[in-house]
Amino acid sequence: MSTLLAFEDALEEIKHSANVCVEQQTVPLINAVGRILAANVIAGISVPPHDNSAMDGYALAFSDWQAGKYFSISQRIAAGQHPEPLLPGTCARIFTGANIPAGADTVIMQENAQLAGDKVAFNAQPSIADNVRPKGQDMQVGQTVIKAGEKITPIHIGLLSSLGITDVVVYKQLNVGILTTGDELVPIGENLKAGQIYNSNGPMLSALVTHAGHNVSHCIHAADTLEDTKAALKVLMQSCDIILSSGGVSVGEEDHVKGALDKLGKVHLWKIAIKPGKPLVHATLQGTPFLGLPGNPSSTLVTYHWFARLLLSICSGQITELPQSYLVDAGFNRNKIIQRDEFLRVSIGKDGLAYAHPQQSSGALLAASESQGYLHVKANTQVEYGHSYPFYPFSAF
Ligand SMILES: Nc1nc2c(c(=O)[nH]1)N[C@H]1C(S)=C(S)[C@@H](COP(=O)(O)OP(=O)(O)OC[C@H]3O[C@@H](n4cnc5c(N)ncnc54)[C@H](O)[C@@H]3O)O[C@H]1N2
Ligand code: MOO
Repeated sequence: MSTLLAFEDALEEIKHSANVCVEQQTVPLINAVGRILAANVIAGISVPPHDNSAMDGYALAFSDWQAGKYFSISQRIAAGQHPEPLLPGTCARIFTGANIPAGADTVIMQENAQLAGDKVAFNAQPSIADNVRPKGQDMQVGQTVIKAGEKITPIHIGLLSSLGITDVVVYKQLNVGILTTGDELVPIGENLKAGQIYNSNGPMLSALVTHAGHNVSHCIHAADTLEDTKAALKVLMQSCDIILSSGGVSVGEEDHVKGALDKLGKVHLWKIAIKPGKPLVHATLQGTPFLGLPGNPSSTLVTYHWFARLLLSICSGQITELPQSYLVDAGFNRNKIIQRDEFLRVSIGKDGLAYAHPQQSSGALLAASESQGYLHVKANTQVEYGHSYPFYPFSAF
């Protein structure tokens, strides 16, 4: 057990070894959602570009206001029009979004106006600058509005559109190669024979990678031989930015991924003190980053969430934070102690307590699908009812 690397040390190792491994490209803004920004965006204009009215009402100079005074309405300003300077001592009829005329500094909403013929009075005292949205209230010219490394969201698309930006510089999508291993595996769509199971990790990894915004460029399945595993890795290392594999990383003589890596590249890390997911392997194949995830489906899921997500994210140019946890009290006791950090699949009850799914086998995936996240139980620790532990909702990954 002493040869296993601690969970936090493994995260640090992977984080520090990873670099951006994709080039930059310019794409139309409208196609940019989900892409990683490669350069800071600086506002080229102020938003709004002019002081404008937040209400339908009347614009006037605050210093002209007096209770009971009737103002002439000297102009009418709709949104999109360029107003004339306000005639001294008058007010302007104004609408939401219209520019404030020079000489006015305050807008009184029409509900607080008393119209009499072609004049208007304002009996309630306004405050200066009431209902005026000043130039640059949202964004100032020269301001950095989105930083390089941020993933472009629909909100960013709105923000950049309000700056008039048509194209953005982003990182090219990461081309991810996925390798599955195991002679017992059959692709979905075929009939199972005795001893066979369906290849579920291939489609799951593909979906996880795509969902994270990367491109799955190759999916290869290798037979349980060193030759086949090496041949598959050679194809992937020549054609992909990064490689993920599932299975074949443990110690049996049917496990060939680790052996192939020793022959073709450099192994940085093998075996971590976590459950599920112990035999994770991290390597570089002539410059191509490689992460070998254990084959048990929940081990694949946990190691993808913690390690592959991090590696893919850094390699794709994204500013990468570790997932956010929340302290949650356990609603159960567990006396079992193991020398690995455990990621129990749990749900949060209506009482706010975390409840472990009864099935915690690393071979079982339904438990994860029926759970809401992971409860992180540190190595050599019991779970005690009412004690708090970090909870990571699946949505944090
Ligand atoms: N003697 C030891 N045996 C094992 C150890 C150990 O330390 N000593 N570690 C165990 C642990 S922990 C894990 S985790 C597994 C990981 O093994 P591998 O990564 O080598 O995975 P495989 O042996 O290839 O497969 C494990 C399991 O998962 C199923 N599998 C594999 N790929 C897929 C797939 N694409 N879709 C669905 N299911 C898959 C496979 O059929 C096996 O049942 O090793 C333990 N053994
Ligand atoms: O570390 Mo393994 O994933 O428990 O079966």
